[in-house]
Amino acid sequence: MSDQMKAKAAAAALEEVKGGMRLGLGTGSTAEHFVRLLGPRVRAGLDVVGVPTSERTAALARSEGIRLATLEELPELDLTVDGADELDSELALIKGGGGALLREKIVASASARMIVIADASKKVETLGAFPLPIEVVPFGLGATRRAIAKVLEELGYTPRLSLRGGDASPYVTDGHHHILDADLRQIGAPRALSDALLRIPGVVEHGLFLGLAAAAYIAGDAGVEKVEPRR
Ligand SMILES: O=C[C@H](O)[C@H](O)[C@H](O)COP(=O)(O)O
Repeated sequence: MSDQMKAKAAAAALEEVKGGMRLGLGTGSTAEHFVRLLGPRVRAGLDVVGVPTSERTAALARSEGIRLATLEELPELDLTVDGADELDSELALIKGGGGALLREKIVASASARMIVIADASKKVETLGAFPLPIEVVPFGLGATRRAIAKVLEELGYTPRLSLRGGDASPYVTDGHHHILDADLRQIGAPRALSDALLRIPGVVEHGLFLGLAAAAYIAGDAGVEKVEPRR
């Protein structure tokens, strides 16, 4: 899907930004459009402060002149705008394709409102075609991987787990962890999967974002659609 669609979704979310807001700044190509559109507004006098969800976003936001803070300084945020790898009609999400899921989840959870921006290719009936990123600590990686595979089997999946970056040079997150990508095809019961994964020692977080997104701006050929969950 085109970059233009991502930019349109980002522009729609920007309409929700008001002066004085404390903003969570997401990660990824769509979230970068948002930061790039926010920059000129800030330089024109819009007073906001941003908490970035990755070092990459922090660097971009700084280059745009956006004032940054940490969650230590601002433990409560007004609005987070972030992309997603997949979203369903209830706005359950898979995130973490760009490796930022842990900080993204912390920042989204600290926000009164989280908005997803995406192009229409991210919309799915059922989550799971996009491999689920699972962030794990490097210590005990082999054992954690086995434990994850066992839990997934118990839940009825035929798990295909791959270490992002490969064994020789695994990908390292901003929090100095690794990521196992679980190709699950279809995630029938996301909450049960989430709970089971979080009970495994060595698992730091996973990319299922459940009950966090309040709205999504999804850009497609017919324009930008605003989706809200039924809850
Ligand atoms: O870790 C990365 C994030 O969860 C991204 O928001 C997600 O991967 C979507 O990225 P993009 O907008 O580049 O498709």
